[in-house]
Amino acid sequence: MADGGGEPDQLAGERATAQFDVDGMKVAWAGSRHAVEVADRMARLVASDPVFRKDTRTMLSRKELFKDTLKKAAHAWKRIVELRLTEEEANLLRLYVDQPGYVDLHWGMFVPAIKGQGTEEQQKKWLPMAYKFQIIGCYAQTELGHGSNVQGLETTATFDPSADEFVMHSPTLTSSKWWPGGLGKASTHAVVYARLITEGKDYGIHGFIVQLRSLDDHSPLPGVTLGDIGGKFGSGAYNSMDNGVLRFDHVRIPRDQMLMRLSQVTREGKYVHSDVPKQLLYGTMVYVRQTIVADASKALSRAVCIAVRYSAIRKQFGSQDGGPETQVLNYKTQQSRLFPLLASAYAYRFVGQWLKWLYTDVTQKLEAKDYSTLPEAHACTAGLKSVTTSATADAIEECRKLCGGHGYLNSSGLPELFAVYVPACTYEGDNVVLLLQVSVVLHLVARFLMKTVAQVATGKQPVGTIAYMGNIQHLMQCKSAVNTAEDWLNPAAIKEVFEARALRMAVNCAQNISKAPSQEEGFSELSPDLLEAAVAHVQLIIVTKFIEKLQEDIPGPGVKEQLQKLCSIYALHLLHKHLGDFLSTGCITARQGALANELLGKLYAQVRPNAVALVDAFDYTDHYLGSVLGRYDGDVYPALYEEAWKDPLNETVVPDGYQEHLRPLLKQQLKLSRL
Ligand SMILES: CCCCCCCCCCCCCC(=O)SCCNC(=O)CCNC(=O)[C@H](O)C(C)(C)COP(=O)(O)OP(=O)(O)OC[C@H]1O[C@@H](n2cnc3c(N)ncnc32)[C@H](O)[C@@H]1OP(=O)(O)O
Ligand SMILES: Cc1cc2nc3c(=O)[nH]c(=O)nc-3n(C[C@H](O)[C@H](O)[C@H](O)COP(=O)(O)OP(=O)(O)OC[C@H]3O[C@@H](n4cnc5c(N)ncnc54)[C@H](O)[C@@H]3O)c2cc1C
Repeated sequence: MADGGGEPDQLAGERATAQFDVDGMKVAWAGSRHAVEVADRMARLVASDPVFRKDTRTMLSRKELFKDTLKKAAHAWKRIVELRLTEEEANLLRLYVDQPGYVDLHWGMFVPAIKGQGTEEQQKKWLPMAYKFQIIGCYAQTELGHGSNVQGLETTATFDPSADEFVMHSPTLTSSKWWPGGLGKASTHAVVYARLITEGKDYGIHGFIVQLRSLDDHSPLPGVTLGDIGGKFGSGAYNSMDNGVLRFDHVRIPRDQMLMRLSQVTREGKYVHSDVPKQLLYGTMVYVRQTIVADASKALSRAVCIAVRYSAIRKQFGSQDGGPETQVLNYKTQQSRLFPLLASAYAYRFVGQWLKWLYTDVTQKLEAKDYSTLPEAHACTAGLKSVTTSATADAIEECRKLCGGHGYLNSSGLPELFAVYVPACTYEGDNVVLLLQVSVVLHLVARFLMKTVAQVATGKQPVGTIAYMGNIQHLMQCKSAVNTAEDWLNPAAIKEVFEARALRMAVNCAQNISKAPSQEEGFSELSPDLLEAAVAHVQLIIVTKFIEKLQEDIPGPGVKEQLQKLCSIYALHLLHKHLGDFLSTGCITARQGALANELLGKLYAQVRPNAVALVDAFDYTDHYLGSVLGRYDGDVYPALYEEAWKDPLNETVVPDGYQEHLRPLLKQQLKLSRL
């Protein structure tokens, strides 16, 4: 059916114009042929199972939605066990179920916290139970009064040597644990972060495994108050998650439930710190921030896939003498808004793959007691988490607008995607806090840059992602040699200006801070500038990792060529957007800025015939996309029409409430008009 301008075979036509091998691109996107195969198999398994249907999710009440989430989680687990899925397969299956729930925190934070901060003995005791779901765990760090400032948490764990126990207590209202996912209704256990007090001394924040609910009837244990913190932004969306509140009234736990890899409390109550750096307390957050960067590319690519396919179907204006109207994807404005987002999805995918490698490398080094790369892992995960999630949240909203009015319908999938995604800018570290840490809660990435500038001055060479700063002599005074628009296709030209911009912004901050009465005041006063310098540094990392990816062997006809175009678009759209930075730091001239923009226009035209195939390479099922606008077959209008009738409001022709509220009103108006 193709009434009213919607032509399903339009997408087949679009696919026919692709100038590259889509299967090859799928491999580049997924990371390997094996990854494509497993993802494809798991996505289809979920899509074909009626229990995992999600098309009416936004119409459920909170209670129905939560019960539906419990059902899906239990069914997913059943399938994982029945089919003996590997860890990789199980993770993908959960991903494609696509409904936030307690399992995310169980696998994503509870288990990693025990792995990272528990001793071998503790791991042996707790992990097998967690792996078999004999216990369900969450990560209870944030409190009503403090989230960003972890050192400010108030919950106490006071050691009582007479009983060999810790006493967990919530001394104030603001010390109530508040937000942990899975805590409200599902978890039986939590890793709780609390101030360790022994021999009358406060040793700061430590992790403890605490049982919260009975394993027999799920009721809260004595002294434990538990509940859900209430409805959240959007319909459906993150309301499937039971973010919870927890209070302790002198709850006792055995001493060996303190996570003791970093430090221990002896039977006598002596506090002993091991040689492991105390920052490893934050290790679970580093792990999750790394996964959040990978998730940014997933969320962004979903939104872009919907917007690109729909833009190829949607037609407006341009018809003369009854001829066909123009696909909105052909409008240059649509392309200049959409194609940088398409390029960003690929950029985040590749930087996410690199960050996973970095995290694995750091973890291996930590196991060998080499802690030297921990600051690099912290800075990269914090900075990339911040920049990619902020840009992705903005991009999903932009994709909604790119789909016009229909993008605002729940059936487009975009409102729910936005509502689920947007807290990523806040959880696992507020994005501003992660970029800026001043004095008490220090501005991390920026300070990392500042420290490096100081080191360069004293001759110590920076390494890793800040190695470019060692090239300070050149980067402080180089001028871009770009002379034609096509010169911007040279990755070296791009890299040089991004490096110079990031370094000059960091140095400017350093110089201005040194003029302040104290370093602390300088950091505080200049924190908005430090934030921008940190963003410039992180964008450089993303651009660099994309360029490095292109130096690899990328098989498949035309695949590398397309990625080269997307890499140029990613970098040049940033250059265009942040032109002020590049001009004010003297890295480029206004003419070179204009040449970059000229090239962008040409690149958009080259991407246009490949756009639909480039989003097909994400290999998403219609189930996972959850969008009538993004359907693979492009049969948008019948689907939109059909979907509307599923709304509970359409269950009756005359609405509930007519008799009480509409009829009397109408009758009264009728009487009044007769007066
Ligand atoms: C499959 C898996 C799926 C997973 C899906 C999950 C679902 C997701 C669902 C959503 C789930 C949401 C779940 C949730 O939301 S869980 C709750 C998440 N909460 C946060 O993220 C809180 C954010 N705050 C902080 O991280 C800290 O308080 C900061 C960093 C701000 C300050 O900190 P602090 O007050 O201590 O002050 P300091 O700055 O003096 O720092 C002292 C030193 O420590 C170093 N340092 C700091 N941090 C780290 C670090 N991380 N690794 C290594 N090192 C680190 C730092 O460089 C400094 O080093 P040096 O300069 O002295 O050398
Ligand atoms: C959906 C969701 C799920 C969550 N899940 C969990 C969970 O499972 N477990 C858990 O423990 N926690 C969880 N959290 C809590 C989350 O980690 C915190 O909300 C987050 O770390 C931000 O802290 P905050 O709420 O204290 O924000 P605040 O720090 O109060 O932020 C408020 C404002 O102050 C600004 N600000 C704060 N400090 C500074 C500073 N030093 N300089 C400049 N600006 C500053 C911020 O940028 C922000 O604009 C979750 C939160 C959400 C929304």
